[in-house]
Amino acid sequence: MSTTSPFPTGTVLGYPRIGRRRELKRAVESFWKGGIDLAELERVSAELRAATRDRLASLGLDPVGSAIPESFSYYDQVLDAAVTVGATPARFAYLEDAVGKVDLPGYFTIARGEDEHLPVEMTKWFDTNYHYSVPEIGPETNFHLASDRIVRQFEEGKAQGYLTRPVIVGPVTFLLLSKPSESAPAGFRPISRLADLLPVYTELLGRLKDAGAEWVQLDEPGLVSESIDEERSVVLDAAAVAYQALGSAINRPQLFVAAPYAALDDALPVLAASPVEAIGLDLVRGDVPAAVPGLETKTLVGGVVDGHNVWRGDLGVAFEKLEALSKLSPSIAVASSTSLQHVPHDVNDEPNLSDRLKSWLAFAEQKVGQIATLARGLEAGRASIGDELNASATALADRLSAPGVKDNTVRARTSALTESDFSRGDYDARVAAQASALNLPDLPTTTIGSFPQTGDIRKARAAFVKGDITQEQYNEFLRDEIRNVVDLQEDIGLDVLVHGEPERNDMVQYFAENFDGFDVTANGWVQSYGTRATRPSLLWGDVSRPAPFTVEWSAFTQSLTEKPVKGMLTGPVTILAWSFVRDDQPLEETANQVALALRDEIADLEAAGIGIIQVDEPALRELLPLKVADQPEYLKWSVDSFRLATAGAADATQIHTHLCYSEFGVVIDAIRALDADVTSIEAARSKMDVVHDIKASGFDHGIGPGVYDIHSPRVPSVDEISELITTALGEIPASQVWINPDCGLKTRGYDETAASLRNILEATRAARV
Ligand SMILES: CN1c2c(nc(N)[nH]c2=O)NC[C@@H]1CNc1ccc(C(=O)N[C@@H](CCC(=O)N[C@@H](CCC(=O)N[C@@H](CCC(=O)O)C(=O)O)C(=O)O)C(=O)O)cc1
Ligand SMILES: N[C@@H](CCS)C(=O)O
Ligand SMILES: [Zn+2]
Repeated sequence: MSTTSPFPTGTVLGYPRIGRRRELKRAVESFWKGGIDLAELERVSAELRAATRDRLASLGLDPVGSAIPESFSYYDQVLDAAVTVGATPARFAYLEDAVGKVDLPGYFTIARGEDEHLPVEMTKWFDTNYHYSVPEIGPETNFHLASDRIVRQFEEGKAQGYLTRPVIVGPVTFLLLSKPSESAPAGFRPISRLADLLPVYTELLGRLKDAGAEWVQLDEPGLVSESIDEERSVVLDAAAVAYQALGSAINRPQLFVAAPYAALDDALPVLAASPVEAIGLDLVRGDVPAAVPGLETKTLVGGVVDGHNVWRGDLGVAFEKLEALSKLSPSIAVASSTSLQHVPHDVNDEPNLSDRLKSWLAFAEQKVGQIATLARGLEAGRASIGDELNASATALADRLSAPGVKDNTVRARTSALTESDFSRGDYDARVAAQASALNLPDLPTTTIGSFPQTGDIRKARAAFVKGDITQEQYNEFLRDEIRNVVDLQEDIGLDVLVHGEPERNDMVQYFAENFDGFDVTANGWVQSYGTRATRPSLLWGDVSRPAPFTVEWSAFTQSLTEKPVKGMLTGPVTILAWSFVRDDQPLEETANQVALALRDEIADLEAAGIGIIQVDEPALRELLPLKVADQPEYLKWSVDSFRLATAGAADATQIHTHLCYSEFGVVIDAIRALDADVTSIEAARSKMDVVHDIKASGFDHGIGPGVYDIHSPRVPSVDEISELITTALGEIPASQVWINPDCGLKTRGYDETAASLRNILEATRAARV
């Protein structure tokens, strides 16, 4: 290995790849629908990559010093790694060509499924709202270098005049995030295939070296997480083996191992003792570590600019962390703490935000600017960036003292809370009161809340936002939608009806728009999975609810039917998880403020005659800290905030909650502690695995394990649903069981939705007799 070019002084671990106006989403979805061909998709994508390189260089990253990350993905970075190393699940083997390569259409097919071939599973990426495609690895997986896309994209940058730094998920994290393939024997662990995978990474490194790459970034967040289902000693051994092997390759670029999302802790000595040249530390989530042998020989890349949140932060504190880091090694650099894929592009692209709020914020572009500033400070000394440090301190002071950041009425309410505010009445008394109020059949059927968000709904909302239709026209449109959704549910025979959520652009943003203390963005899109994105709201001040906002819709819906209508709210933890939350006070305080705002809405729903209210908490598991020591405190405040939101409800009001998008076994006790009367939970996709955990935990409240995987357009057959119901009833007493889909239906079409719900009802009726 002859390359000795230094690591760039300032860099980012990754950059948003969806485009400032979601150009990638539009191109990919158009390709899927046959609107554009592959060549056009490749052209649009290459244009996006070129624009990103140009932009990063113009914002101050070294164009030829490996500072610009090559972090584009058509869909997901973990799926990219899977197709690069030839880890095609066996059911998709038909997509491979003679040399085992999967083309771009095949890559999308693995992500999305086709006919009877189910897509690979999707799950949360560490403690973020990003979802990755889960690789499936077994003894049969034939690792080989199956794609040179990463090399071609590096060469594309070179042709444009940039020497970039290719980024790929590292081999240890790749295997830790994989699940055993369908044919793997019981007890098989994907990490056991490390020795077979490493030669493929070595070959790829050789190809990148030959193409001229000087540095390559291997992302290893798997090393920081203690929430991974693998013994810590196995993880550490794997890191030692992997980086000894890759570091010993004769023909390779220099290796930068990035460890975002938390501290490396006991994995740091392992990397320090390995032959890698640079180590990326998350110094937002973790502290500057103590010295360990070997660290002084590495470039230490201080992730001091938060890649996971949008606050401008304190540049002076960031610089102090870099100064502390410089005591550990003569070679240090500055970076974002994580990839910037979790934040929107540009604060200056937000016409509706006040200049004052904007001055407190840094989106991806501003963060790159901050990194360029800190890099200059590292090179020329603190005094050289004195003006920028002062400006940052001024903005921070302004933020702390601005009106709305502290609201005495809200604070008086949270500080007066007592234990009784967090508890409902006795469960048995609630069951009796609800039974007589609701008179539901055995195995009651319901849905999770949303019905398809059709193009027409989105168009009507866009027209309303633009001012092309009036509020009253928009409301009438929504009432029509609700009438149709009620008719459909009655026709199908569901027992507890919903209004379908047509008025909501997003289950969190809609709440942010109706609460004080938040602002929302116009263009702040962040990728959630594949081509789907959300605009996380900005929670900057004390939160309260000026007026009821869901009551009108729920009450209107109830006026259309004799059946009970379920009011629909998003819970405090999920509102926090899917927003950018102020970082100037403990999350617990903010969660309680949101909970009280929801508690007010619940009281108003009850007063309007709504007898069932669902408070969704799909993100309860997502926010679970990656470090075991931090988990009990989180579980306490998160559960408490849900209880605070719901504990004002009368005994006869049935409180539901809903969880999805994660593995829930590890938080099952917390779910129980929510004390909801009924909990619907994603289960169909994992064939009811979760019911074993539910049974083992002694869960004795109502439970609706999902019987319809709403992630797929497939209509489940009556037999399939009956089988899932039988499995659930084999573990849980029938008196506790509800029948419902895995999650909301907003991403589905009406045809498949209606057909699936009819099958659910048929299977339920058969199970009732
Ligand atoms: C349940 N999930 C959610 C998560 N996070 C959230 N904040 N919200 C969630 O619901 N995390 C976990 C999961 C992730 N799942 C999803 C599922 C689906 C989407 C999705 O479909 N996103 C849409 C955008 C949704 C939205 O905000 N829509 C707005 C704006 C619509 C729009 O794009 N308008 C057009 C014009 C309209 C037209 O003519 O069609 C425009 O602006 O150009 C709305 O409905 O008003 C997506 O397209 O990606 C995300 C996460
Ligand atoms: N009520 C929401 C929950 C999604 S997690 C919905 O049905 O879409
Ligand atoms: Zn859900």
